Amino acid sequence: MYMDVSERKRGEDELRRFRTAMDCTDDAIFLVNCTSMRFVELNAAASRMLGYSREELLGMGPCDITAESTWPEMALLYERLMANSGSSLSDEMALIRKDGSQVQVEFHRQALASGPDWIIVAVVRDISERKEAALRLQYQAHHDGLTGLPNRTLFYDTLTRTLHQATQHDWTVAVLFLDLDNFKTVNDTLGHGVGDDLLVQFANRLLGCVRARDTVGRLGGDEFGVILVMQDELNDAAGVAGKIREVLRVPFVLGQHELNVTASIGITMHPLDASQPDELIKYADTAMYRAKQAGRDTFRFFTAQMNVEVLARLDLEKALRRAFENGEFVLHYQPKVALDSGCVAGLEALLRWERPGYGLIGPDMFIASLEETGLILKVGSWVIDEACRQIGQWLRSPVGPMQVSVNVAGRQLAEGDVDGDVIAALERHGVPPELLELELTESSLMVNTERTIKTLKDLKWHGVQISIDDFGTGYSSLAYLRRFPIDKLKIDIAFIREVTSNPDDAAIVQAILGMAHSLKLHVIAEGVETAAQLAFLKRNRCDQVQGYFFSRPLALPELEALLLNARQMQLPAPAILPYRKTLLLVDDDAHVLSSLRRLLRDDGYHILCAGSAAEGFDLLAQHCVQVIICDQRMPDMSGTEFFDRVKEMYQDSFRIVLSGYTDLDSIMKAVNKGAIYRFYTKPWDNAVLRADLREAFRHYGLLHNIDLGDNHCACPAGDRLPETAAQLPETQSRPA
Ligand SMILES: Nc1nc2c(ncn2[C@@H]2O[C@@H]3COP(=O)(O)O[C@H]4[C@@H](O)[C@H](n5cnc6c(=O)[nH]c(N)nc65)O[C@@H]4COP(=O)(O)O[C@H]3[C@H]2O)c(=O)[nH]1
Repeated sequence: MYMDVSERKRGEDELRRFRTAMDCTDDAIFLVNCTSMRFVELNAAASRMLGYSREELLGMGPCDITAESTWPEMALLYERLMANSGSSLSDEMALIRKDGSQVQVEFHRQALASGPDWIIVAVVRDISERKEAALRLQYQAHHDGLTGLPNRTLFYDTLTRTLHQATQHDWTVAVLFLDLDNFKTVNDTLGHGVGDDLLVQFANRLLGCVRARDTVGRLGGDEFGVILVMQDELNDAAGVAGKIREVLRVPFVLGQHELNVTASIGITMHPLDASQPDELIKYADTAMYRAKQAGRDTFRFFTAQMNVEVLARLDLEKALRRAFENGEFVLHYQPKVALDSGCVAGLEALLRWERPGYGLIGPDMFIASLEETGLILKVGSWVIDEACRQIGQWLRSPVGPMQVSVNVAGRQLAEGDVDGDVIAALERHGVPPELLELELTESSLMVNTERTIKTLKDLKWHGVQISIDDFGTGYSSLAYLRRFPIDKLKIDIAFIREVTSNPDDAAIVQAILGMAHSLKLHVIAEGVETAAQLAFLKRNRCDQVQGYFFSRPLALPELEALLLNARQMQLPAPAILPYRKTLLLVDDDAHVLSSLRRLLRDDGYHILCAGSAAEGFDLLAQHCVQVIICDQRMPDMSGTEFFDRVKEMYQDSFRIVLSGYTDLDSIMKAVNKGAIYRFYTKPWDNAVLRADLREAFRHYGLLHNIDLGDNHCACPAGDRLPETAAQLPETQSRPA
């Protein structure tokens, strides 16, 4: 088909007129071909708005100038427009300019049929200014014009949102209400300009006291609010209040004036004090008034109990600072005893505070405070120096060389100069390094590992001994601890307390001993109070023990008397020598014990009697017992419960229960679990009991391939205490 010349000319004229019309408007106009999704026409305003030339844009499509719609989304939108063959409602969107910047636009689209094709006409208007103005208005409605902080409305909204999140995540939120002390006087005497300047500077200092996630707002006049989202409740809120008071210590420079300004602070806690935002703000305001009444320049919690706790803590911190300056700290020393010889192998230096008016205070009352305040750095250095001074003094006295261990806190390792302190103290007091041992807790090795390894390697290189304190409580594996140059492990007191009666603790202690020895580490157990614990540890080849059984921590005069008189501690005599058939009777009824004793006295057994399960465990730890008879009904623990534990710890023992018929159920369960070898209901048949006992001892002897004669020593040569089940030959399976 051919178009005549005049027809073509008319078409070109129309197009020119159309373009000229398009170029006359300030709005950008784009024509998009729906099939190719490309721009087929656009006006000069479109080029101006996006910074592309007309030619560049004609090579592009609508998806190239926005990040908000993908091709399929845009195609779907156009299809809808074509189906309605109509126009879209106006919409807003951000377009991307050639230089990457964005322009906020409002646009209107219309679909037009053009022969077989469809064209979308998009009229686009730049609304950046309108948007900015709206944002400005929004900002002004929610922010304080002077300080730029959230105003009361936004503070309230933020608090509402924070409380909602806090409830979902179980967080604690604190609201601080601050009021500048004597602000009115500043305003009245120096004028409002200075007052405003002060508020701006104060707001900036406040912002410096909180984390990014916290909120600071101006609630009006000289009143400010802070929202804190917290982990360590009391301390966090009091800490921030303290920090605010601290930053206010620096005078404010206001023109030619220098002003000292303080603030009174009230604190409420969610969920403790209230759960609604208005209540929290109101209560914090009330608490702030209490702070004013208490003399200003202070803070108060809304809850009385919190005030008591926090103020007591602050008092303690103040007193500790003075204590250090006044030299109120002293060291006491607790002996460590070598289990092979009974000799005092060393001492642990333990900090004490001679607090005027309070007497001698133990470290549990103040070590945490020293750590929190950072005072531990100074006190810790002093402990190292004092211990070295003492070692040096003993070295040059009749006491002679004595190894002393000192505790080193995690914060000392992370922030202090432990190696510098130690090396200086050793030199200053002429102490050989091997006489000093450092005790570090497992948890302190978990932080700042690289620095800690370097410090410890340095100290180790000098010859200082390193020991891990409270071992077993920190969940670290020995493999992890091997990264550190360790000489010794100290088993935590928690595992020692019930080591003779709790099979789990016994197993843990045995495992630690086994593993440590295979890694050539020495092991010391702390908190040893009884002969039974001692016997257990000695039998399991623990190297040293420390605890009240031998000595409490002692002040210098008592300690020196002990060291000068005898360095040898009295180890308990081995329980039975020679080793023989040993029978343990456990019953809380003394008559039953004595009648059994009478019945069996001519049968050649070494008979031990326990009035309770606890006594039974103690005797088992100290003797090699082959057969145990236990009453089922005892006040502290039933016979079956007792035997459940005994089975775990002394698997090779023969266990017999005496019971009434009513207990049969639980006894049958115990028999089925293998905790009991035999049971007798009361009254038992004497002849049967005696025959069974003879059989039990004979069976035991056969199982272990030993002749249990009445006077025969069956212990391995050289071992004074009987062996544990763990050390007996593999053949000794449960006899039942
Ligand atoms: N129930 C019981 N307790 C026993 C027995 N034998 C010893 N103890 C106590 O157990 C604690 C052993 O010290 P620790 O585990 O290092 O635990 C120490 C240590 O972690 C810390 N500490 C003490 N002095 C210092 C120090 O100079 N610096 C640092 N950072 N911490 C220290 O304070 C903790 C407590 O020290 P103390 O109160 O002196 O308590 C000492 C000691 O008196 C016993 O048979 N039974």
